[in-house]
Amino acid sequence: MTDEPLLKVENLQTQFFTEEGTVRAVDGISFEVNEGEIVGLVGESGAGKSVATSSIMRLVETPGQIVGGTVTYKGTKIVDIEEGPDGQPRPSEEMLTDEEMREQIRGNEIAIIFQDPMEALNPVFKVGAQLREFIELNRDVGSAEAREIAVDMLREVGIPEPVKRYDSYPHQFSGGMRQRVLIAMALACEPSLIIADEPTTALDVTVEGQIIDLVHDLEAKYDTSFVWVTHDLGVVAEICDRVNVMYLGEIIESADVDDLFHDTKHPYTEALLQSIPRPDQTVEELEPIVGVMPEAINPPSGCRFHTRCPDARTVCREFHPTEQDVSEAVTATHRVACVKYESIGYEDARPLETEATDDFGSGLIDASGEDA
Ligand SMILES: Nc1ncnc2c1ncn2[C@@H]1O[C@H](COP(=O)(O)OP(=O)(O)OP(=O)(O)O)[C@@H](O)[C@H]1O
Ligand code: NI
Repeated sequence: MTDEPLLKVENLQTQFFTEEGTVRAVDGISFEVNEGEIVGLVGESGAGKSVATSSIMRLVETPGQIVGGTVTYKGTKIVDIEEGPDGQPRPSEEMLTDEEMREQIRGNEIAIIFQDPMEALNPVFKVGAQLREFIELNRDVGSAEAREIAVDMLREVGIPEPVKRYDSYPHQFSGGMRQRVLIAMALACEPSLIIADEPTTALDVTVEGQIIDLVHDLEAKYDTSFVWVTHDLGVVAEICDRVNVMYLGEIIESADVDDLFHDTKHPYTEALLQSIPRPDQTVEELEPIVGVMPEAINPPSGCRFHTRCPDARTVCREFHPTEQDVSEAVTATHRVACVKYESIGYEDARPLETEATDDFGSGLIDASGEDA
């Protein structure tokens, strides 16, 4: 083991070239996953979470394209985009080919679990047979042994009577059970990293809790690392070691889970926290986050959150903040991209009227413009 992270994402950029224009879905994100860690990727719908995970897996489809950045997994460059002589992005010589990605990485090194198990499970084949075939394809074992492993995996993820359930069809399983099957499939090749894209979002709270417990047990047993995608900070609190908060294609705050909750720096993270139930809050104190996230096709100038930020000042409309390390402890990093933490005159700037201040901000109208 080295002290290099298992997965290192640096300045990853993915865009969709549509008729309406270029969608900057992932716009220069960086984060790391260490061995045995569960790292969260949170943000509202459209923040770029799924595009980020499919970029890491190299599963972006046209009109989408990874246009910049590097993803290093166990020292290997699974994504490495450089600028070609024509100024266009192109894969570097070091980047794995599609075939290498398929044969060496996807499934057996990094597995992905999607929100909807029906997308990954074929409804016309029995669950056990699908699992067995997947194991046969990805591990060097014969059919009989693959069957045994499949039954073991079903038992491992808490499917009751796995020998009997082996012959069930996907529709004969509940949503939670199907999600367990997907976890079994992800684990079947003993990957070092599992990327889970909102795997519990469609489940009710009790089942979600059971799946989270299961993931905790499996993480401890197999020492598997996870990237856990969710819009739910409650789930993050339950499961993650570190968290990256995304807004409009960017990571705006990243910290250890305790620091994110108890030493929140970014107004967007704060707003997300206000919108979820917490034990120290009454229901009346809950505030849904104001406004909707703007389109990634034409993100707001300056800080992308300024149109909804209750703390926005004039300078936030002009200055695009980059991630600053604001951690006080030497052991942990806490990074935040907010104008408040840059020395460019936030203190002296005038407040901006935003969606978040509309109701009570009449005294704070910014005289220099109305298009905020
Ligand atoms: N095939 C596509 N063509 C054009 N734009 C796309 C495509 N796929 C995604 N996008 C855009 O990329 C941005 C990020 O989408 P993404 O699916 O990553 O969001 P998300 O954070 O995963 O949201 P959710 O929580 O709803 O899953 C959005 O603006 C979306 O409209
Ligand atoms: Ni998504």
